[in-house]
Amino acid sequence: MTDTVLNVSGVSKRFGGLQALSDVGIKIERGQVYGLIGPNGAGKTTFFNVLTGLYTPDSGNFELAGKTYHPTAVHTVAKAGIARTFQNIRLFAEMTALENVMVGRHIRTHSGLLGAMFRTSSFKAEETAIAKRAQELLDYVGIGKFADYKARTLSYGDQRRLEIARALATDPQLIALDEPAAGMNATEKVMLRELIDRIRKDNRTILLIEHDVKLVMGLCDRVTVLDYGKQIAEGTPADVQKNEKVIEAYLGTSGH
Ligand SMILES: Nc1ncnc2c1ncn2[C@@H]1O[C@H](COP(=O)(O)OP(=O)(O)OP(=O)(O)O)[C@@H](O)[C@H]1O
Repeated sequence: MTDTVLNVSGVSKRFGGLQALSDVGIKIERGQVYGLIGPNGAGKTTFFNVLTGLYTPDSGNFELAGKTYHPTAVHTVAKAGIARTFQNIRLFAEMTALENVMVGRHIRTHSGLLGAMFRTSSFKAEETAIAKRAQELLDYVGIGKFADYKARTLSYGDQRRLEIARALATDPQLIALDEPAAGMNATEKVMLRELIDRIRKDNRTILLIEHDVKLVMGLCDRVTVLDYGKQIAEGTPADVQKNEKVIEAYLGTSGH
């Protein structure tokens, strides 16, 4: 039996005279790594931003783990169960790595503001549990020894790992990674690939935008290719690579 995590269809988005997305749809099964690729300006980021509540779509149906969700705001989408990272890393630079992950975890906790103000015993117990879980996640992504370092002092690759740990902290149905390999050197990319593989083996589900086609083709179970806002191919990496429209889009004969 298949277990569909994300099922979206008919997504369109226009910016003034520009049709940035036309009737785009994808379906991701639990445990899959799903790639979204396409030449510059194809609409990848727009699709991500619509999916995660940053942009309001003109049309589209959105279902997460069998439930309809309305991507009207970022926090609504986070509550529904999608956690994302950003192309331009968005960490709390002056907070420690551990604190950054703890912030992610707070979305799933209960004591609330009053508990925090009066430091009730249930609040303290919850904080201890959150810190423990945050440390486990830092260990999981391979930066446990940097728990007490300020986020801004970490290397670029480690900051991206920290963002992934923070995303995992919300126990999401879907983790959306926006160009996770951007700016990484070859060794960091190998480590990133191992990490994403490990996350998939733990039956988590990942959607990623990535410019590094080699990484996408080696890692993803399925891929969608966008070009000028249209979905020109969908399938396994092997199938997509052979698709003539894809080859044309990437070789630039369609005007890129
Ligand atoms: N906020 C916006 N306002 C107006 N136009 C936008 C906006 N965001 C994106 N666009 C336009 O929509 C089109 C798709 O852009 P988008 O950033 O989604 O592409 P992309 O595939 O992510 O590109 P890249 O690989 O360069 O990041 C582009 O023509 C872009 O100029």
